[in-house]
Amino acid sequence: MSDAVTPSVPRGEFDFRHRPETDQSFENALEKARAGDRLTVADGIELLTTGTDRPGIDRARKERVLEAADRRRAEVVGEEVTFVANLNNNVTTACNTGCLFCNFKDRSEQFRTDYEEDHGGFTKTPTESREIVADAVERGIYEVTSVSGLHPAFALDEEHREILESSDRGDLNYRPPAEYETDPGNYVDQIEAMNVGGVHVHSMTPEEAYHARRGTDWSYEEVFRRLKAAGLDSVPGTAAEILVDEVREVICPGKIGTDEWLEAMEAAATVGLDTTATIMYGHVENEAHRALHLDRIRDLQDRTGAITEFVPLSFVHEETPLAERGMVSGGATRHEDELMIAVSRLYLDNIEHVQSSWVKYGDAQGLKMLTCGADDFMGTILSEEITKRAGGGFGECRSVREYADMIAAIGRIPVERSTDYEHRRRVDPGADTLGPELGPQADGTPLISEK
Ligand SMILES: C[S@@+](CC[C@H](N)C(=O)[O-])C[C@H]1O[C@@H](n2cnc3c(N)ncnc32)[C@H](O)[C@@H]1O
Ligand SMILES: Nc1c(NC[C@H](O)[C@H](O)[C@H](O)CO)[nH]c(=O)[nH]c1=O
Ligand SMILES: N[C@@H](Cc1ccc(O)cc1)C(=O)O
Ligand code: SF4
Repeated sequence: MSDAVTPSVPRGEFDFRHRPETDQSFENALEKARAGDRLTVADGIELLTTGTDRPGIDRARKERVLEAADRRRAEVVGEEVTFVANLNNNVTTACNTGCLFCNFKDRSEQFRTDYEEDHGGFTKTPTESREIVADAVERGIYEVTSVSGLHPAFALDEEHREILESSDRGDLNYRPPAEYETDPGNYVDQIEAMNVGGVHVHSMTPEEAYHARRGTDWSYEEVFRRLKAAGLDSVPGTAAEILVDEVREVICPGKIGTDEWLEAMEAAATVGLDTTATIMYGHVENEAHRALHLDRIRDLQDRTGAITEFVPLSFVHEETPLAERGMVSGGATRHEDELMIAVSRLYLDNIEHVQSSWVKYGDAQGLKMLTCGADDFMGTILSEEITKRAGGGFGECRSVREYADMIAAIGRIPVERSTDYEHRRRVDPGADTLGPELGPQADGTPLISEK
């Protein structure tokens, strides 16, 4: 996170059709934002760039955008800052999709029984997943978030496995579990395994759902229906990256396209699952792409009403192929991060919560984001691999005590929430001991021992 006013992304080196150019003026766009009018893509671009009439970010203008967003946040959700007691349980790092921003993945050949060298990745069996989740539920978590690599041995369920086994198509990215040192089981097995002790299971991104129906004519609705029956409660809207295909072609050519991502999210909503939505920004894209992305998310929410929160994920560049290949020289600057949060709040007039991710911004900047339009401060997560493996250094866990102290320090009200924000509990920063209370087995005991 640099402090420069000029973005560190080598804008202009990519021959994109969408450019941050508009007929709108910054002042006009800001006026509309302040009045609560629905913004257009051109308005979004003006706000994200602090005006296309001048180069770089104008600090005074930026402050006015942040102020408008902070005011909107206060009107929509008030002074409470929420967080969830949750655990991240990533099942496997095996993935051959090859996204250029990702260093979480390990090539799946290395996981085969005949591979000798150590690869540093992991796969958990359903039994192992269950033990990890059960232990965290006992410690008081409300939710388990589980996102994983697209392991070739993964099938949705036994019926799907039979289809994959009997197919002679060579393009299905499938190999039988027997070829691997560790069998991750089926998606349904993993969800059933993690559905322990009444915990909320948040899993199966649109990209994972795509993998769970490869080689079949099943709809996304069918896939999510089966997963829901196995215990899935809500769907993470990651794999969104930038929902503009000319950007996806550069950073994740192996991933599903924008329309298919939207189709999967809509299907999850149709079968009654809540979702989140994300943007991963600060790599090769420009402000026009960011604004188009927000527009697509807002349309999706108009159709579904199922999105509980929007999460801007600032690209962590250090250890990624994009950086190694010299395609980017850094991530978003601090000013871009703040504007991304603020314009998300102003643009997404139909999504109540905007999350500040301490994994991406760290504590100090994460708190600052709570005055730029964000109102949710993520979760305890207890374990983190995706950002860490990309070179991020903000750690793996925050305790209820740390949350209470940090949120109180900026004069706001700490609130433990459920995944869907329906259950909420104000946390008293003055209490002697602080632990989660909303989880099915939570009794206020600290998640991690307090000094
Ligand atoms: C690692 S994937 C795991 C789930 C699944 N394989 C998928 O792609 O949906 C989850 C998300 O992590 C985010 N991510 C991965 N690498 C990142 C990085 N270097 N910086 C920021 N976010 C990253 C991306 O938004 C990605 O969609
Ligand atoms: N649960 C949330 C996370 N968890 C961390 C992620 O699994 C991941 O490591 C990374 O964020 C992927 O880019 N992160 C959030 O930002 N928000 C959450 O709610
Ligand atoms: N809670 C958000 C954020 C998140 C981001 C990245 C993840 O890998 C997981 C979760 C979601 O579920 O979408
Ligand atoms: S982002 Fe997901 S699909 Fe892409 S390489 Fe990483 S783990 Fe695989």
